[in-house]
Amino acid sequence: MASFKTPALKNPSLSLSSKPRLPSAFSVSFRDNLRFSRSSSRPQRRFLIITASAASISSKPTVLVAEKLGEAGLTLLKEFANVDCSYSLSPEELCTKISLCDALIVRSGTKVSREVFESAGGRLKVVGRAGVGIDNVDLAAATEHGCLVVNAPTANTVAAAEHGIALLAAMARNVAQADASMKAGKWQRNKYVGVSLVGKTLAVLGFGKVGSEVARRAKGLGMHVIAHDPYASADRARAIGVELVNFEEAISTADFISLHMPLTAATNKMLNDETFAKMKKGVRIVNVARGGVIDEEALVRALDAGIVAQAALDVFTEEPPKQDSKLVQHERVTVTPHLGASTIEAQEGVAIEIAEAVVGALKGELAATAVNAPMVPAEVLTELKPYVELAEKLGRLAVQLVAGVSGVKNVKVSYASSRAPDDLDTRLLRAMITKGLIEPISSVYVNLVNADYTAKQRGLRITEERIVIDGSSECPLESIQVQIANVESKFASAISESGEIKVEGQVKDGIPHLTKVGSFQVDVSLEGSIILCRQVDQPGLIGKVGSILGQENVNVSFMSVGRIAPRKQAVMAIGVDDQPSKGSLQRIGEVPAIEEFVFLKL
Ligand SMILES: NC(=O)c1ccc[n+]([C@@H]2O[C@H](COP(=O)([O-])OP(=O)(O)OC[C@H]3O[C@@H](n4cnc5c(N)ncnc54)[C@H](O)[C@@H]3O)[C@@H](O)[C@H]2O)c1
Ligand SMILES: O=C(O)[C@H](O)COP(=O)(O)O
Repeated sequence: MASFKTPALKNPSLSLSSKPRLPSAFSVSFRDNLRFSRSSSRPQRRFLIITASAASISSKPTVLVAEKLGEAGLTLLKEFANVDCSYSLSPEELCTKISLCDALIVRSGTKVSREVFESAGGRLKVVGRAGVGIDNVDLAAATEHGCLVVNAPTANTVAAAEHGIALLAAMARNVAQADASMKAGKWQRNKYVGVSLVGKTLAVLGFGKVGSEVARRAKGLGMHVIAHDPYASADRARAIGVELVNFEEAISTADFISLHMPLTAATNKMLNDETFAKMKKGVRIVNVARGGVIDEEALVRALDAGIVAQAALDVFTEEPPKQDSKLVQHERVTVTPHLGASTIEAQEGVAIEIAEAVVGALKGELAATAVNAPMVPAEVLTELKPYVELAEKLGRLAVQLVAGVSGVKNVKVSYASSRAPDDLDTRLLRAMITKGLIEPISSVYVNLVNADYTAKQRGLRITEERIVIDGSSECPLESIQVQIANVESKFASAISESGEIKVEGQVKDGIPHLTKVGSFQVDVSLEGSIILCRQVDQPGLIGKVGSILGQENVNVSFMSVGRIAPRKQAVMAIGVDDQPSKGSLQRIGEVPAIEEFVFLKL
């Protein structure tokens, strides 16, 4: 294989979600000058031109901040985007505004419903939840619309835990009730005798970030702490002196129960008539998680029946709850208006955390706090970055080689790596191959978020194979190969011996390279665009093609020839920085030794 390289090119930046959604990102036109038949021994000439439509990219994205956000976060956002702070929008007003926004930031008070995504007309790229709970965002609708949802999972943990402890102590000592009584002019020392915390059993349900911080603090108050969490590690619990128990044991032995799980279909109304009946008589309940995890009517019944002695609630099924809510008005219930995350420190932290995540996502960076896209640790992301780019470009190339692209149904991806099969997370790579495969042939905007969903919708089946090779496991991958089965090709030489379109690539010095087309080895960096020619290997051909491109001032970045044997069939891969005119491509096609060629836009 002969190859030579022209001066260095810049490495195109990784862009997963920053590409503005255009009505049609690519217009694809196929031009045949002669028909190609796979059964014929000598493929006839044919070429393909793919042109990019002009992208109207507005200079600054618009971020709609729909609920109060800390100043530090707003400052960060304003450095990058036009920021529209419109609080207390009605659902209709939100739907009207959203089509003008690239990002939306909310707290728990805004429902980001399916209608919001549908009203966005494809412009909304990211929803930032300035906090933890994402139960107010329709994640399925976000995913279907290719909209990334990010949250701020860590900055309010301590605030929520402190509020949980504040409610626990206030409830046990009737602080709120006694305060109200004094303000009403009374002095009722006997009425407000409380209970002690020390030595009592606290069951923490949901031993995640907030739950474990509550547990740690409760231990400091001298409580015996048990926890139930089907997904928590016993070692982590043991490290802070907490015993993990099953749900039944937790609720039946606790003097106090503190709730810290997310609201999901499985946790909805987890505390109900049946579970209250299993609790110790006189149990006290704290909820700073989500109102929906308690059946509120059942709680009123349990309070009235004396099963639950007291409750302290920061969150409610409906927020704000109705003014005449029996629960809120109950004498033995202490309430706060969803204040768990509301400290000055937490709100500044959350604002910064979410602003950074939203700006990063708008720039097309991979989001570490994405909740509807593959979560890949930051160090893995850094390592995979050039392979992510390679994956997308191989997908893009492979699909452009297909004749009659609607027939693409079965794609096989092979990853050759010296690492153990479970030591390589390929979800990100698969998503990017899907993006590469789908975007050039449809108006659908594909990103990491909706790649799997979109592939499924289109009936595209992507199977993955790991090939373990010998060698150093320092680099995660040796090569990626994309094969499309049961299709014909615009470029016959791209069909492998086994009958699939096959392209293979590697990362060299951090830059993705195309290294194989069909059965031919090539070596061309995947930058700019590529012309693939099949010819009979002979002297002077490179010069002829180079001079046609040169006459039009098209810069050749890379050229390589892979051949079966000297002066036999060869495939020449030419990397070009600029798009040659149709006339130049036609002249290349007319060079007598060239049997077929294709122009591929990356
Ligand atoms: N009141 C507030 O202002 C406030 C502030 C922060 C967080 N929150 C809420 O607190 C909750 C916890 O937040 P976090 O940051 O600790 O989240 P987290 O994801 O770190 O922890 C949640 C834990 O719940 C566990 N869990 C899931 N299903 C469970 C089940 N059926 N039974 C028991 N445990 C289960 C998970 O395994 C996880 O460990 C969330 O609902 C969040 O929205 C409220
Ligand atoms: O899930 C959360 O982060 C808390 O419930 C805080 O919600 P908020 O941002 O509406 O205060």
